[in-house]
Parts: sequence; C-alpha cells; structure tokens
Amino acid sequence: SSDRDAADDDALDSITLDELAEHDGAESCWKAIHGRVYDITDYVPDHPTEEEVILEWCGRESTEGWDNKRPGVPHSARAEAMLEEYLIGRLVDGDGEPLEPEAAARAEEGDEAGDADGEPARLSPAEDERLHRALLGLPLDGRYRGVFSDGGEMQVNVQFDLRDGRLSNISYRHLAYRGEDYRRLDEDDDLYPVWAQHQQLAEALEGQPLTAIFALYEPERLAEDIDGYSGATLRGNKVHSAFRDALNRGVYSWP
Ligand code: HEM
Repeated sequence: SSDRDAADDDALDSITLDELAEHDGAESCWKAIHGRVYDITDYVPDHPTEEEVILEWCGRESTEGWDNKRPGVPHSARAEAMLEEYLIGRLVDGDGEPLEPEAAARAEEGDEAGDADGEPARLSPAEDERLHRALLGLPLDGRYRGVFSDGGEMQVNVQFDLRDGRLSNISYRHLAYRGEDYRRLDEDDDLYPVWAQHQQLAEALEGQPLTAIFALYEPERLAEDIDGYSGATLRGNKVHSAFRDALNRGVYSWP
C-alpha cells in the first residue's frame, strides 16, 4: 500500500523483472504487486478460485490482476494482510531503481514484442509496414511466381523476389512456345538466341524497382540483337504478363 515507508523498501532484496520471470509456475510462483515482490508458491493451492486464475500471473507484474480480481473489484483488506506474509523483495529496474507497476508492465510487453523468445515482433498498427502496404494495395516483400498461358499452353512461368520494392533472383521456371522448351536448347540450336535474350531481360530487371517491368513492353530496351534475332521482336509482353500474374496471386512464400 502507499502508506508504507520508503526506508522499509530499501531494506528489501532487489529483484529484477528477469529474476521475477524465472518463477512463473506452480513449482515457484512469484508476483510483483505495487512495486513489491511476493513468493506465493505456498498460497496457490489455498486461493479460492481455480488455480489457473492465479497461476496465469506467476512470474509477472501482477498489479492489474490483484487490483481487479473481477473487473474493477480489488482484493479485500484481509487478502492484502495475507499477502504481506509472502513478501520477499522489491521490484527494481536494471539500475536498481524501484520499478513502478506501469513501467514494469510496459517493459514486459516490450520483451514479448522483441525476439528474446524467438517470437516474431508484434507491431502496432502504426508501425506495421506490411499491413500498410497490404491496405494500400502495394506489393509486399516476398517471393512471387506467375504464369502467362495462351492457347492452352503455359509459355512463361517466372519467379522473383521483392525486397523493399526491388526485384531480385528473377528466374524462369518455364519458358516454352509451341512445345519447344527454351530452357533445354543447346547453344548451337537455331532458337538459342531467343533463350539468351530472355535471360537478358531477367538480368536487366535484376535489382530494379518493380516499375521496371513496364520496360518489357519495349524489349529492345533490355535485350540485344543476337544472330539476326532482334530484341524488338521478343515477346516481352508475355513476360510482363507473367510478372503481373505473380503480383495478382500475391506472395508465394515469405522472406
Ligand atoms: C494477481 C492475480 C490474482 C488474481 C487474478 C486473483 C483473482 C481472484 C478471484 C477471481 C477471486 C474470487 C472472486 C472474489 O472473491 O470476488 C479472488 C479471491 C481472493 N484472492 Fe485472489 N487473485 C490473485 C492473487 C491473489 C493473491 C496473491 C492472494 C493472496 C496472497 C489472493 C488472495 C485472495 C483472497 C484472500 C480472496 C478472497 C476474497 C478477498 O479477500 O478479496 N489473491 N482472487
């Protein structure tokens, strides 16, 4: 309670949130309440509720639970007197300064949001860029796959990664026309230059912002003429279409 002596508290053992957090179960249950730490392990079986109600708070800043045994209803003066039997210390921050309930609860939440336990950070709606991009219809970072099909034949299947809105790892999982698999052509094959030009398209887009895919409408900007095959006659629009299909499908796998 607030009428206790600061000098009393100075005499108590200093306990940090990390130490508190180690006693988070029935075998050892510590709770921080109004700046003081209690070892209530022995009391848990006597508490007049199902054990889960009280075990849930072990190892944590528990002022909120204590002040609201039911919403808005604090524990009785009798309960408060009992609590003092289990007093073992005072809650402090890393500098040994007293840690107030609100600050302690915030620090605990910060811990949960961090990756201390290998859990992904939980971002607030104001911080979550992934959410913002999704709501604005902007593509998310991740791996994408998309196809262009025509006449019952899959002609292009492209895979790429988006990182900060830039293209990388662009590859053709499939590239064919009229039954000819371009990826299997030998270097001395007549059609090989067309495969080489498609690779040039991919290389030219590598590292570029996503908007660079519109250059595929004018493939001569991205691919050279090879052995009489003009870059201008490449079907860049099919590749463009496969990119757009990938974006419509959404992220294939997360980074
Ligand atoms: C911090 C987490 C805790 C929660 C969520 C919690 C919750 C509850 C609930 C739901 C009840 C029964 C409902 C009612 O009496 O109105 C209750 C009663 C009670 N609890 Fe807790 N409790 C907690 C911690 C403790 C601790 C640490 C003690 C004592 C060391 C304690 C002592 C009592 C006592 C004596 C009662 C009987 C009613 C009263 O005197 O207020 N509780 N508690």
